[in-house]
Amino acid sequence: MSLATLYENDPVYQQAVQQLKQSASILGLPEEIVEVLRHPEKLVQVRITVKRDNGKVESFIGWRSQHNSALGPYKGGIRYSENATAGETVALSMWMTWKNALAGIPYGGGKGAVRVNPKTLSARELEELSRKFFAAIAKEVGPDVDIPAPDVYTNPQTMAWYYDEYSKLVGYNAWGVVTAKPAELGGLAVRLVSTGYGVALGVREAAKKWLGGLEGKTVAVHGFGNVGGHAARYLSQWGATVVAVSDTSGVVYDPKGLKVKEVMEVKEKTGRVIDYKSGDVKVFTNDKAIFELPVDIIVPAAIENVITRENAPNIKAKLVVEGANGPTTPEADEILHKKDVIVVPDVLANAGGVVMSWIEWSHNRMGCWLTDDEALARLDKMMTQNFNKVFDEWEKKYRQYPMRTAAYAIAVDRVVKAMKLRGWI
Ligand SMILES: NC(=O)C1=CN([C@@H]2O[C@H](COP(=O)(O)OP(=O)(O)OC[C@H]3O[C@@H](n4cnc5c(N)ncnc54)[C@H](OP(=O)(O)O)[C@@H]3O)[C@@H](O)[C@H]2O)C=CC1
Ligand SMILES: O=C(O)CCC(=O)C(=O)O
Repeated sequence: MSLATLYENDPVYQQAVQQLKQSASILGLPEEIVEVLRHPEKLVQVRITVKRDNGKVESFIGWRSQHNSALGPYKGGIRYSENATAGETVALSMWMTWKNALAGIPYGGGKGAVRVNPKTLSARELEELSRKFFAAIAKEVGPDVDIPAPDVYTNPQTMAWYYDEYSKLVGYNAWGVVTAKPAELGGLAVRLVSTGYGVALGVREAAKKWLGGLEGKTVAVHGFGNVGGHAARYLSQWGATVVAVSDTSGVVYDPKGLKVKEVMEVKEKTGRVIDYKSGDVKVFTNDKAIFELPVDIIVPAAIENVITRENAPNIKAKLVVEGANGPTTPEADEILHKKDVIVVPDVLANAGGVVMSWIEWSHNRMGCWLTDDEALARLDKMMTQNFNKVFDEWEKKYRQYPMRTAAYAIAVDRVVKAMKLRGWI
């Protein structure tokens, strides 16, 4: 059986390949190069066991996909999700290749996943699962080889377990093997807010260009975790009116604006945004209802494939800024483009996390530190410059296509050039 049968039929993988092929045909990339780029350089599948608190043994499947290393070591998060598949993991690793190339940081693309609903595990079981998964992929990762970080349902505590497990195996403190570690273990505290901060910067820049600024613009945020929560908080601090947020429990919507800090406190306490109560707040139990609300800006910040050909025609927002990876299908991208809805693509908009990871990793290797404010200022500068570079390229050459095409044009070109220089193609 070929390795590719593990991922080729997966819809998220097919979405990533379709995006690659569309850009390749516009860029005139030969078919044989697309054939190389559509596969990961390496895909590892592991099965690990966890002894549950009730004494039973349960096994879990997981993957690390290493898509491309032409520009540097593989880099990208690890997610825990009951819907994780090999195909989704490969797609996410391919998107990391484009994201890192576009951000101009010295990394290739990687991603990992364990198929598990972490909400069903105790803290002890979660620690055992995390340590065993990292031990199982330990030979494939390393500070100069492949550097994981958090993604959906993983966090700095997970990174601390990975870091400790790997350090024990290699016999030294291997700070550079993962990023987004707790500050006490060589992490940068601001990494936690950086993806959301970067997404908010993307919204700020896009609102300047297309909506006459952020002040008073209404925003709906799908997903209220690390990315969505911090993006909503910064946006409301910077003058936007966040009117709706969602999580797996549903949507809370107040046309006059939500008190984002209070929603965060409620979420922290009960785990559900729908427990937030205030004057005119409405609740929808279907989280997808958020996409059809009358708002200026939508920030999808949960999972893939949520803006589709079914709901794209009903979107009323003028701007979609992708906090999540792969939230918009290629068909929806096309529909939104025809409706003049601007979609700021994931590979540009949510790069704040990995850029801060690069700052953390560089610190780990050099033994020097920027302050949190200096690190955020650096991130602001890089994200703003990258936004403007993609915007200029789009305006100059690709305005008849969605903005994603311009981002891919820059990123794919950088990867292909590096592969040529190295003599790979
Ligand atoms: N963390 C990072 O640094 C980066 C993350 N990303 C991407 O951003 C997205 C969100 O990641 P992150 O914020 O870290 O993850 P979190 O686990 O912190 O939060 C995920 C959020 O999405 C909600 N959610 C999960 N599954 C579903 C579903 N099936 N339908 C609707 N909502 C769902 C969760 O709801 P609930 O709270 O109820 O469980 C939660 O609010 C992902 O696409 C990730 O790949 C991109 C760049 C970097
Ligand atoms: O910080 C990182 O290394 C990667 C973050 C990530 O997984 C992503 O950007 O999707």
